[in-house]
Amino acid sequence: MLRHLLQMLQLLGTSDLLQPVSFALVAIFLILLYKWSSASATTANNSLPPSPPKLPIIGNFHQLGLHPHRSLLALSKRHGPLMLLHFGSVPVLVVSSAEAAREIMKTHEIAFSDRPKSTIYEKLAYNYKDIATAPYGEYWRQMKSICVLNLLSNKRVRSFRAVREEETQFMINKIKDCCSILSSSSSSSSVLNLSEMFVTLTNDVICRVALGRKYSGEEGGKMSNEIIKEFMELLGTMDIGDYIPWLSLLSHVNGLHAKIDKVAKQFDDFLESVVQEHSDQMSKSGNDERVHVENKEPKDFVDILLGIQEGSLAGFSLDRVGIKALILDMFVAGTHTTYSVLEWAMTELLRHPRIMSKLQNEVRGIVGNITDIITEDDLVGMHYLKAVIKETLRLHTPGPLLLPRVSTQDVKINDYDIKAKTLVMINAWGIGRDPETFENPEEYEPERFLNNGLDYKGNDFQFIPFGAGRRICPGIQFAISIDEIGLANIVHKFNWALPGGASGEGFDMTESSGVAVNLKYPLKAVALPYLG
Ligand code: HEM
Repeated sequence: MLRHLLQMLQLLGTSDLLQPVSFALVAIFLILLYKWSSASATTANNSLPPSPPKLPIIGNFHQLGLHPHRSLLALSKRHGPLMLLHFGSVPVLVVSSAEAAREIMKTHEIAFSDRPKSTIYEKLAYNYKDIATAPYGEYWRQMKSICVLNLLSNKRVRSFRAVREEETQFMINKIKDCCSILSSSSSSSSVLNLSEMFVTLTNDVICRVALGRKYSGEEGGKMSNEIIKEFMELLGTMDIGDYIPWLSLLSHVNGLHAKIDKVAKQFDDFLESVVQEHSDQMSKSGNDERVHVENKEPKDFVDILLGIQEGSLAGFSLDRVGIKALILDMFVAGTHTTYSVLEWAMTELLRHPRIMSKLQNEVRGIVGNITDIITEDDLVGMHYLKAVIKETLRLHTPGPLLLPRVSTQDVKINDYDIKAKTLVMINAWGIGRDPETFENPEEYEPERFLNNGLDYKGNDFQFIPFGAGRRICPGIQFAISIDEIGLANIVHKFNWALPGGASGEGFDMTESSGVAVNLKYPLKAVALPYLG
C-alpha cells in the first residue's frame, strides 16, 4: 500500500520536490485508511458502473501506479469494460472494450467529445487555444478544420514528401558514418543509439514542415528535444488540485506550477520568435511575392497560418495565440508518438529475427540492392511493412489511454448511468489486447494484420491507436508516412543485432511513464551495412 501511495505522489509530481510533506501525507492517508477501510467499498448502486473499493480523499488514485494503462486493464478484468473510479472527488469512467468504446465514441459521440479542464493544459496550451485541449465547440471546430484541410490533408502531407526522403537519407548517412568510423577502429560493427536517431528524424521533419527549417541543436536553433521531453513529462503529470481542490496549494509549494510556467515560457519564446521571423519575411517580400494559400504552394505551416490569418475565414479570426497553439500541437502531439512507433518496431524486430528477415526480404525483394534511399513510390507494395507498423501500434499504442474526454450531459450506457462531468479514459492499449479479438494477444505477430482487414482510421473499435470520432487524430497520414519510409530504409540498408550478440529474450522492455509511452531506456543496436 505504501508503495502505491508513493507511486501516486510521484505521478502527482510531488516526489522530489516535497519529500517531508509527502511523507506526512502518506502517514495521514495510512491512518485514515485503517480508520475508514470498512467504509471504503463504494456504496452499491445498481445504476452506476461497477467500481473497485476506493480510499477516502484520494479515491482510486493509489491504484494507478506508474503505468496506468496496465493497472487499469488489470482492474477492468475484475470489474468490467465500463468501470467507475474516482480520482479525488472526480468520477472517472474507464472504458476497456471495443463495444464500450463504440458507445462512447460513436453512439453517444456528442456527449463525449469535450476535453477535461486541467491547470496543466491551461498553462501549457495557451488557455486551451490549441486543438487537442480546446473544449468541444465552435472554436475547436474551426481550428480542427484549419488543421485537417490546410495542414494535414493527404495532399498537403504528400507535398512534403521530399522533406521526409531527405531527412531519411540524413539518418541513413549518419548510421553509415558511425559504421565506418567504428569499423576502421577496433570493432567491425557499431553500437548505435537508435532512439536518438528516431527522435531526430521525427523532430527534424516536423520542424521543417511546420517551421520551414530545422531547429535541432547543431543547427543553432533554440528548439531542443529536451524542451519537448520536459513538456511531455509535464503533460503526463497530474495536478493534485484538479482532483482534490483543498490540496491545490501543494502544486504552488512544491514547485510544479513554477516548472510548468518555465517550460510554457520557453516554448512560447521559441514559437513567438519563429512566427515573428515569418511575418517579417512576408512583409519584406512585399505584396507581389507574398505567399497565399490560394494561389501558390506555401513554404511551411507558419506561412500557411499567417496566410489564413490575413485572409480571415468568414466569421473566424485566427490570432497570433491561435497560430502558436496550433504549431505547438504539431510538436507535442506529433513527435513522441511518431518516433515511438519506430522505436518499438525496431525493438520487436530485434527481439524476433524471423520477423526481421521476413520484412527485409519483402523490402529487398521489391527494391533490390539499390544504394539510394527507398522512396515513397516503392512503399506501395510493402504489405508486410504496413502490417509491422499496425502490430506495433496495437501492442505498443503510443498514447495507451488516448486523450481524456469528459461527458457534457447525463447518458445511459448498457443500463449504467454516466453523469455529466465524468472524466473518460479509453484504454486503447487494453482494447488491443482483448483475446476475443486477437489470438495470442501478448505476442508480436504482424501476420494477423495481413488477413484481418482492421484499420486504424477510427471505424474498427477493436483497434483505435489514433482514437475515433470527431476527436480522432488528424495526423495519421503524417505520422504513418514518416514511420513507413524510416523503417523501410533502416531495415533495407543494414542488418541489425542487439549489442554483444544478446538474444531478444532478456531485453528490457520497461516503458517510460507519461502520456506517450516510449522505451524507458534508449534502444541501442548494432548495424552492419547490407552489401546485397
Ligand atoms: C503514431 C503517431 C500518432 C498517434 C498514435 C496519435 C494518437 C492520437 C490520439 C490517440 C489522439 C486523441 C484522439 C481521441 O481523443 O479520440 C490524438 C489527437 C491529436 N493528434 Fe495525434 N497521434 C499521432 C501523431 C500525430 C501527428 C503527427 C500530429 C500532427 C502533426 C497529431 C496531431 C494531433 C492533434 C492536433 C490531436 C487533437 C485532435 C482533437 O482533439 O480534435 N498527431 N492523436
